[in-house]
Amino acid sequence: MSALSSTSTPCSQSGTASPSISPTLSRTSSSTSISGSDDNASPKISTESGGPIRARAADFDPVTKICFVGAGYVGGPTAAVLAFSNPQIQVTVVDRDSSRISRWQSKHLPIHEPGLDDIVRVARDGTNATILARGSAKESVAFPERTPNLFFSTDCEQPIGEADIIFLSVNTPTKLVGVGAGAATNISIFESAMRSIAVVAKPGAIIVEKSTVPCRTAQVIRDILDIHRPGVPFEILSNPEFLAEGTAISDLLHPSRVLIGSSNTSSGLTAAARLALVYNAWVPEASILNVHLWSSELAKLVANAMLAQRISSINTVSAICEKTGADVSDIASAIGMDHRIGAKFLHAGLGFGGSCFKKDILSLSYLAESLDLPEVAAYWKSVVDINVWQCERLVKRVIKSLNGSLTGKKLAILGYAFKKDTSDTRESQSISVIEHLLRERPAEIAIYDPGCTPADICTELQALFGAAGSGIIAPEGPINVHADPYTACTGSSAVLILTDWDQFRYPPLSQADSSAAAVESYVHTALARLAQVQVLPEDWDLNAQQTLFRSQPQCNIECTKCNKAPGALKSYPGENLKWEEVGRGMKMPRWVFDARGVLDAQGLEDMGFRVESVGKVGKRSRLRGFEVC
Ligand SMILES: NC(=O)c1ccc[n+]([C@@H]2O[C@H](COP(=O)([O-])OP(=O)(O)OC[C@H]3O[C@@H](n4cnc5c(N)ncnc54)[C@H](O)[C@@H]3O)[C@@H](O)[C@H]2O)c1
Ligand SMILES: O=c1ccn([C@@H]2O[C@H](COP(=O)(O)OP(=O)(O)O[C@H]3O[C@H](CO)[C@@H](O)[C@H](O)[C@H]3O)[C@@H](O)[C@H]2O)c(=O)[nH]1
Repeated sequence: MSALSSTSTPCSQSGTASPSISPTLSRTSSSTSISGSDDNASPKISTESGGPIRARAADFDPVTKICFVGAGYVGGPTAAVLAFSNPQIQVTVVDRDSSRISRWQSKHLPIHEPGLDDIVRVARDGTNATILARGSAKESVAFPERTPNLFFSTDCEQPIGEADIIFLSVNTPTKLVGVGAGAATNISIFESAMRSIAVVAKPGAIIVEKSTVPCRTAQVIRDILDIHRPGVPFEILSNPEFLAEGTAISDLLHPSRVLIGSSNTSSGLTAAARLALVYNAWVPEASILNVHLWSSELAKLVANAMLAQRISSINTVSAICEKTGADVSDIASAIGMDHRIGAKFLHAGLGFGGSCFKKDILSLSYLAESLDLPEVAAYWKSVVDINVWQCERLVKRVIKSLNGSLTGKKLAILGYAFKKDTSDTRESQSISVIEHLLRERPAEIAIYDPGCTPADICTELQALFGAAGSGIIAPEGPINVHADPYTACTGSSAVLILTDWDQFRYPPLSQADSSAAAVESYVHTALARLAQVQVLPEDWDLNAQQTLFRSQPQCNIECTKCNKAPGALKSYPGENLKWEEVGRGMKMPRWVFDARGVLDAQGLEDMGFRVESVGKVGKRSRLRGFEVC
């Protein structure tokens, strides 16, 4: 189904007004068409228009069981944090992918996310009653025993059938064929999951859109429920997720906001308040925002579009900088200090990758087109076009610098994941760069990423670019994936930094400034809450963790992390790259292309490299006339 075929009414023209919720809920608007429940209930909840929800647990039936459908990058970590923070709620995550579920049940989780292991271990395996001494003060901190309340299963029926709240967290990719191909959201996976839910969900269950969906998808859910369970009361909420990969756990533990979209009927508001109470176990109520369903669905797309728009905007400026001698980092600092603009999401580079930005902007653009707003559609589409152009610009710069040809040359690529601190490679800009480079027929493209296993990278690239019967992976083809950065760079004419891993930085970040340290401190605070203290004991370390944590289940499927043979990474996260050592192995004139702004170019040039960075002119260009004096 196309994104809008069943949702063709413009959001702005919806029959339901914006949710100007009265504090006393005296208005139970009958105009909200998608409500399926009795609106005569008198929920004792207090809300403000478009504002935070204030609810008291005693006013509602307790939520005892929650089910997440979809154990991916969103479903898994979100369920884990929710279970961690609500030990009284049984949380089950179901997925039809049995290997993914097996990995969630094992010690090697299917996704790499800093801090995730600790949160999962506590909720999934439970903890031992433990007393730890606190520093030199001889105070002790007591952790009570905790029983498991997070479960993973391929049996979808029972957990869905018993749940008070069901989160739909399945994938919603871009449509590849038919009407809207390449732009509209393909909600068929979502629809199919919803049909399974409709058949078995218990009356009164709350169904929550966690996936990112087109505006008015809640109406699709209502239609499915009406077909499969006519007359049975269900409430539908929108609760989009704003976590970013690599920082998912800190984003979930300390969200900027939790958005809950509901009908403005009393049953809709009651459902919103029940969900708010689940979040309120760890999120302050002032950060939980209630809006109308359509606003919530649309706000998610707009949030991503606005963030991506900033990246494309600064990337257009980077091109101007490269031609004028201005420095894009200076521009970002100068404009970012204006509080109206803000400093975040102004890092010029290779452009945005990942499974969300492109998909969601295209979905927004398609929505505008469907609503006969071609100018709006073109505006948002241009954000994606600039992103493609930015990647091509980098490749052209590499080829030009290497005298117009890559034939016979080895290029080393540092970074394959779409951003640091994740093993996710979906829509990674590195893949686009590799595709362009392959056309130039270099002797070798050597790849290293600290978070992705060589085996996984090889499998993906062979599937993407290998023709049937001919390998593109060495020894048959030019691609060679390494588990060690130095062997990847040895003999190369150019090193391209395509992912912003801290490991590649020069000068290196201090341990305290690393992103891993920030996530660790959030997780420590969360673990401290288990013992109802503000901070963990000073000497909290692995030994202490071993007494608290229970042993983890072994991997019962083939696991590249257990198998340290070829295909496994040498070390993770790995120590900082020694650039002198990289330089010793490279061919003159030792080109380095910094596409993620992680290097002090001057420092590397002093070591004998030739550095080209996005949004800056290299030393050679500076000598050719960019310097005024
Ligand atoms: N990845 C992110 O950082 C992120 C952040 C915010 C929002 N989102 C949105 O969240 C949604 C999920 O994204 P993701 O990255 O977690 O996707 P994912 O592909 O990692 O996970 C989706 C999971 O759903 C499972 N699934 C599909 N149909 C199913 C069914 N009928 N029954 C049971 N399981 C089923 C799949 O097997 C898969 O494991 C998308 O809409 C995405 O746009 C993603
Ligand atoms: O200033 C910046 C910031 C990011 N990026 C790139 O943008 C991409 C996306 O980064 P980020 O937004 O940090 O990661 P995602 O996991 O894609 O998270 C985005 O997409 C999610 C899925 O919808 C949302 O939930 C998050 O709020 C939103 O930040 C990556 O390739 C980054 O390298 C830049 O080039 N410059």
